[in-house]
Amino acid sequence: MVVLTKPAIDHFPTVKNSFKSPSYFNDIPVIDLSKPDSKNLIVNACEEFGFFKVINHDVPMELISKLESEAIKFFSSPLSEKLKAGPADPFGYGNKKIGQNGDIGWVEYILLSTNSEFNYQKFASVLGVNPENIRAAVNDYVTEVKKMSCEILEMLAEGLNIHPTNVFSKLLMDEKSDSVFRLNHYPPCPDIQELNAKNLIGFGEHTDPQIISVLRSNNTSGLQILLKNGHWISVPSDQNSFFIIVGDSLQVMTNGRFKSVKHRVLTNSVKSRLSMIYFGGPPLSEKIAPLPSLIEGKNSLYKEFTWFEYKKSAYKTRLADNRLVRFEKSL
Ligand SMILES: C=C1C[C@]23C[C@@]1(O)CC[C@H]2[C@@]12CC[C@H](O)[C@@](C)(C(=O)O1)[C@H]2[C@@H]3C(=O)O
Ligand SMILES: O=C(O)CCC(=O)C(=O)O
Ligand SMILES: [Fe+2]
Repeated sequence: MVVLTKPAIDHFPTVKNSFKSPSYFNDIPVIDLSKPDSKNLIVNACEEFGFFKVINHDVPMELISKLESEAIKFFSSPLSEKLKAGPADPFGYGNKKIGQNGDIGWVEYILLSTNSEFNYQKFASVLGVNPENIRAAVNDYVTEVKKMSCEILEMLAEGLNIHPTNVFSKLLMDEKSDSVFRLNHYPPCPDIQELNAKNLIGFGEHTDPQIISVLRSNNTSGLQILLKNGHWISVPSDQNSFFIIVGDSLQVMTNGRFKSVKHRVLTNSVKSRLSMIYFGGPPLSEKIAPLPSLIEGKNSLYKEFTWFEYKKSAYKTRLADNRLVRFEKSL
């Protein structure tokens, strides 16, 4: 008897290809950071999409390329070596397993806490280089991206007429800010044709729990966002720009005026995708609640909670779960 072995991709989640919708969406808001009058556009983008693209930023390309090349070096090393930097619990090297609650995707990644020493030594043994190389590349990149995030959050506060305008940015600037940095590598999946008009999921649909996420990828597309009308749209890749994602905590602080956008990544059959994401979060002890000036005459939609409480609860959920529902007020 001939026993056919099932291809590994059979075990991975897929989505149906939709041939009806256009493959790329060209109406994603683009914010030119060199223009001082962008604040109202940022507010509109956060209200309509919870997502926008940033151009003319001041993050030096040299820092991005340096980190990208360190990441490529790491992901190109043998699996047995990479596994030494794992498992992701939640920090470390992870392969196909996302989080601790049974989610999987066609992705390998490194997850780091940006404000602790963490185990750069582990990575160094894999890279065979001085631990300072990767540590410096991550630190330099995160410092610049955090600066840009704060600039954006201050413009956003101004656009919302909130005073002082550092109400959001001070949370990221706090030395105890609980921020995370992630490098995702989505290897191409040549067997994808076997899936019959289906796409393999690299990173399943979810919202990001923090305040703001800043995503940069190489020129391989795959990122999709969910529009208010329920349609998934593909975001054309742009390696010279950043994509900003509204997180759950910003949704709460704006009393639901901004929505944390659902997003996911689909695998490419030919090209690999490399993304780097900074997730800007508040200190663990910070109380998260709607800002009084954004409640004004309306009901507060959320109970007050600390970031520690939210994170603890979020990390017990599956990727696609609505993590905020537990914190909504019953009106
Ligand atoms: C399934 C999970 C992975 C995740 C923790 C969680 O339990 C639910 C939120 C997930 C998420 C999504 C955004 C970021 O990539 C992330 C690091 C985060 O803060 O929340 C991941 C978590 C993870 O991969 O550990
Ligand atoms: O890799 C990407 O492009 C997006 C991944 C993502 O959404 C995440 O890591 O939270
Ligand atoms: Fe995400």
